Amino acid sequence: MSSDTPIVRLTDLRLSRGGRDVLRGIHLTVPRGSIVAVLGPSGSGKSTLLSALTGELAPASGRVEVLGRDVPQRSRALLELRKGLGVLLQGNGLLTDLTAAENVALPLRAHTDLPDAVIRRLVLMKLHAVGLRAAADAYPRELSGGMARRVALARALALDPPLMIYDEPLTGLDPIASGVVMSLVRRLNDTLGLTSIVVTHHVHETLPVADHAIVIANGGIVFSGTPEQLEASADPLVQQFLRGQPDGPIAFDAAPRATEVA
Ligand SMILES: Nc1ncnc2c1ncn2[C@@H]1O[C@H](COP(=O)(O)OP(=O)(O)OP(=O)(O)O)[C@@H](O)[C@H]1O
Repeated sequence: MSSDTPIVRLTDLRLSRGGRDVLRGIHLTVPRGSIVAVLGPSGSGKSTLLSALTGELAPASGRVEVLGRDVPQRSRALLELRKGLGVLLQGNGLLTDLTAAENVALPLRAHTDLPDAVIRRLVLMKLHAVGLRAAADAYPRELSGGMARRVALARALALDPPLMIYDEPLTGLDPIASGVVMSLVRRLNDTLGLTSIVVTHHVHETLPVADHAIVIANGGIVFSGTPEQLEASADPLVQQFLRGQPDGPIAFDAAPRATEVA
């Protein structure tokens, strides 16, 4: 992958769930080194878009390229691609009977043959990167919500992925912890040379650290630009979303899930 190949490129993408189109006509290019915020009201299709990036959901039509190649549908090739993705899912997903260090070691144990001493050193480096080296031997129940989220972040970084994907990284965190997590996202992005995609409805906490923002609503991308352009946008749809107004051009009567297929 050459250095100007975008880390993610979506071309005329259509995604369906339960036999219904959730998103269509999606075009997006994520340049290397950037932080892109994917914003939108609940049920607009943000998680659906992420599932296409991680290969969980095949496109109904169009193209999904991640790390310079089409997202494969065969499980072996997909597994290989996923090693290059650091994914922080909603909630922390930490195993409660393992310490912070043991949680961070999990991907290293699963995907490498490194000796224990090397794994321990790498784990301490990752915990140091999120400011939690001193909490290595603590159990998740001994950590605050914000600290636990940072341990999960260290685990997502364990294999040095070039692309980080955050799905609602601020859910359940107070404003101070949210600020800490978002500035960490920016710092890690810049110091480790990552590219980050942050899916969230926490607009005001996320925009200050983002280089680019897209807003998804009504089945497509209704805004794409810098955070400054977003805040200055006079588009009634964008305005409704930014102000969290229930009435306006964004439909809140989306059809309920017909069938659970996930
Ligand atoms: N497994 C599924 N089967 C059928 N429909 C689904 C499935 N998952 C999601 N949907 C539908 O797809 C649409 C988009 O859902 P999605 O979870 O991607 O939205 P979201 O923007 O991530 O929402 P939230 O912010 O609430 O997480 C919704 O209408 C939802 O009901």
